[in-house]
Amino acid sequence: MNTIKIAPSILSADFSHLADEIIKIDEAGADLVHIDVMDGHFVPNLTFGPPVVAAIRKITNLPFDVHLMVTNPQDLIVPFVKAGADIITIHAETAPHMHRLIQNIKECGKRAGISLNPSTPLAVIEEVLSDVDMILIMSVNPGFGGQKFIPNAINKIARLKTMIDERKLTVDIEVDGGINAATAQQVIAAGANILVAGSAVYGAPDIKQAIKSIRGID
Ligand SMILES: O=C(CO)[C@H](O)[C@H](O)COP(=O)(O)O
Ligand SMILES: [Fe+2]
Repeated sequence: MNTIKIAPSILSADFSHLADEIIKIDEAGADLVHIDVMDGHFVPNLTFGPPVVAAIRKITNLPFDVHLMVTNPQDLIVPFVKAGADIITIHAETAPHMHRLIQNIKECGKRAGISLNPSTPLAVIEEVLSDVDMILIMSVNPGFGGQKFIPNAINKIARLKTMIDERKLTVDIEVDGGINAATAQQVIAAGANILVAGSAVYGAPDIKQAIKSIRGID
């Protein structure tokens, strides 16, 4: 059975038709909606806040996978939960009290993820691996869509998969940045099971076909 989940990133959607763009990925077989929240501080770009997420919550029943690229994630957990997030991922680089924030997310009844920049070692999540639902491995430096995949992510995913399996844990491995049909097969082979794709989905002439190709079923 193919258990790979595809999370199209609406960062690459046409914002002037955001509702239609979300309906498109829903009808095309997406498993999650990936929402990139950028604060213009942790990353050099500004995107969506809770009011936008609350508005699009009415458009689809797909789970919302909220990727917080913000300097003070502790201030935004509850607002994004209230707006309709299902998974909240914070960056390890922004969270000295990572364990507390993971508990805060879980106390809200939501799934908790930790993301690592390409230059951040896996060692920083060792002590919280049994507490999280998901680790998000960045395969580009966060901030923009349409960047080139950084190949070191493949080995990093494989090492993370070994850590998870050795501890007999059930933790999703998500990968984000530069994912297309070709890089998808490499990260799936390494152990990733949730694939974020922005430009490879929204830039494709046939979104349904693009999602299938990334999933690896044709
Ligand atoms: O978190 C992100 C950037 O910081 C985006 O989710 C990511 O870049 C997706 O876009 P693409 O698939 O075009 O690389
Ligand atoms: Fe993202």
